[in-house]
Amino acid sequence: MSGVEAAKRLAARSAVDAFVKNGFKLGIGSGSTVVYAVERIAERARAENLQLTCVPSSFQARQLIIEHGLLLSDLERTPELDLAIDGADEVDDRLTLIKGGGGCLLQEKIVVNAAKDFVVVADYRKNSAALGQQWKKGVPIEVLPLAYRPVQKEIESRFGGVAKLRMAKAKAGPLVTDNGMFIIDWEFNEAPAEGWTKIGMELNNIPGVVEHGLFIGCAKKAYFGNEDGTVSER
Ligand SMILES: O=C[C@H](O)[C@H](O)[C@H](O)COP(=O)(O)O
Repeated sequence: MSGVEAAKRLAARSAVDAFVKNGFKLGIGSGSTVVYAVERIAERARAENLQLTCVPSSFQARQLIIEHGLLLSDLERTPELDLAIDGADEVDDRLTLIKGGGGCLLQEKIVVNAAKDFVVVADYRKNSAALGQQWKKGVPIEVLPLAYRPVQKEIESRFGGVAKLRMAKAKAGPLVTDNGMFIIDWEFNEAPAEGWTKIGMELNNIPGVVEHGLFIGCAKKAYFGNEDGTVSER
């Protein structure tokens, strides 16, 4: 296992061991780090006979829950969650996150909002003082396909930087999210000195924007796996 993978695994296992309790209703995030969290949740559920209910925040999360034999639910049957566990592309010193690098952010934000607590699991590359220092691919913004061009133009003229339509990797044309939307990656010039709240609200107010990948004021704690085998907590 590479250093980065070992770091992801370490962070995920530490968070699950610290936060997951019997009877919990869990929100399951997306990405490569969450894979290790679900692995550990399933391990503990078997070993400790934990009764857990899991609500996915993406197609991938749903598959992970099923593959690991965990009890699958949804927000209709389980609208209130005890804990959400998810990865991040970058975490700043105020626990503001960029998410959506893997194309998942809308359902993740809904699931996080339904949870009493939200814990982030990540490797050392995501640990940052200010957004943009480590993650160079911008803020992912999920948009209604017909609106992508005016949204791109409005973001660039109001906030500066470059707003790029994310293209699919093994298909001609744009990436399509689990929700049938496009993603615009907004490569901003610099992190706003006053924080991200205002920009987050303004992005949400642009017609055609479904949701953005700035997660502000919702994470309770972040676990970062380090290269030397230790875990940093924020
Ligand atoms: O779109 C994907 C999600 O927001 C992920 O949680 C985020 O990209 C982090 O993923 P990973 O754990 O693979 O770095």
